[in-house]
Amino acid sequence: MAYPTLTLSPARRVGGALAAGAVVAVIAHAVTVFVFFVSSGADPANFATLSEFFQMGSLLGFVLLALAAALEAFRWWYVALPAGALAAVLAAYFGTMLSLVGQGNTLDQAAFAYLANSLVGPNLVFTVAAAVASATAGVAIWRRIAGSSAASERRIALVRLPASNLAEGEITHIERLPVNAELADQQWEQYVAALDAHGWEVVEVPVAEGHADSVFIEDTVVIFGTTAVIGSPGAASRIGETDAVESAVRGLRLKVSRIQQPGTLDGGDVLKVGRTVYVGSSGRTNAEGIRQLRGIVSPLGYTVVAVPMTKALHLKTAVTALPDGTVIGFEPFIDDTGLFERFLAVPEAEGAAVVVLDEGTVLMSAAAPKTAELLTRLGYDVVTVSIGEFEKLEGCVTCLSVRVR
Ligand SMILES: CN(C)C(=N)NCCC[C@H](N)C(=O)O
Repeated sequence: MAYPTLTLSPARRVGGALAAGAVVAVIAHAVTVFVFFVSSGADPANFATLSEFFQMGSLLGFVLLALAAALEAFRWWYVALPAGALAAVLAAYFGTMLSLVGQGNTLDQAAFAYLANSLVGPNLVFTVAAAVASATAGVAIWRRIAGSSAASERRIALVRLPASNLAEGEITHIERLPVNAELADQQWEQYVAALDAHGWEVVEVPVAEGHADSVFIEDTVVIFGTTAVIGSPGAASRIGETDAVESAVRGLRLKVSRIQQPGTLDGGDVLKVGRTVYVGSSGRTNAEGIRQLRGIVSPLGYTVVAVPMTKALHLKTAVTALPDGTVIGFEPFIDDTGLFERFLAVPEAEGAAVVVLDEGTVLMSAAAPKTAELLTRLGYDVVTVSIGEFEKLEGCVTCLSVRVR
């Protein structure tokens, strides 16, 4: 299956490329001049001459490195390293050639021999410095300017068609009720249509026949900008659900990290509010899973706040967040509301879950009319969908999709 690729705006591409190219070229130039300055006795009188000698190569290097970055060579260090080296070799060769011509030399055989030798002589330092700087500083700058924004520029939602054995899905805190598979399919289609109508590009992960709970795709992966963290299902029956989701997020060109056994983590236990990541310590997500998640997302600039969850299946069964970051939740399901910075109680269990469609619009279950009214009074456009067949399996509006943002 071909997945849509996350696009990068031209402004970010050009900005990221110019910044990465400039920084790598300046580092390579500075390192090269410094090496020759020191090895020639550190005489300050030589400094300007040395800098001038490498100047043309560094300028050309900037152009070629920026070009390589614009072609996305700086997304991964193992591509950036050879790309930086190649750009530096070409820049050094033609830069030195231009300098020779500028000094009035003719390009005879001796000049070409000199140019070739320079690549394994003085210009080798420049090449090595450019390659290393590309793989480190270049990649870091590119990711900061271009990489982290790629996911947010298109609103993609992953969904998964209900499996034919949906009715056999897990239940933990509620009584089993018969599920009408046909009605469930209709409700799922209406849910997908609501995402589509509000500008989300819906991407379907192939159905997982035999995996009754696979429609609750949210539990398999959590997205942090351009990084996808594949969960480690806390219910044995759900372990086979993650592979196809991993292929899908790889298809979207997201970086992938994984929670590994003995760690368990269900995406339904992860609520992102800005840079804060609330994680339910629930029957499905254990301490090791939380520890691993903290290890993955802390370097990305997120703070993980662990939340005891003993009264409901997942954290997001009990709480979700409005576009302004206010956490809303159904108090009887919550161990301690004091953990949330700004908390608003909602009057219905099904009203605890909202999907933020955009800054002014939320999607929620039609089974919570009082909450819908409350949120409308708070100035939000509220879109409701009937998802009763999924609620019989402890599902809610968030579980049925993964929003890539
Ligand atoms: C926020 N929620 C509730 C979720 N993300 N997932 C619901 C999964 C329900 C499924 N029957 C199960 O028990 O796994």
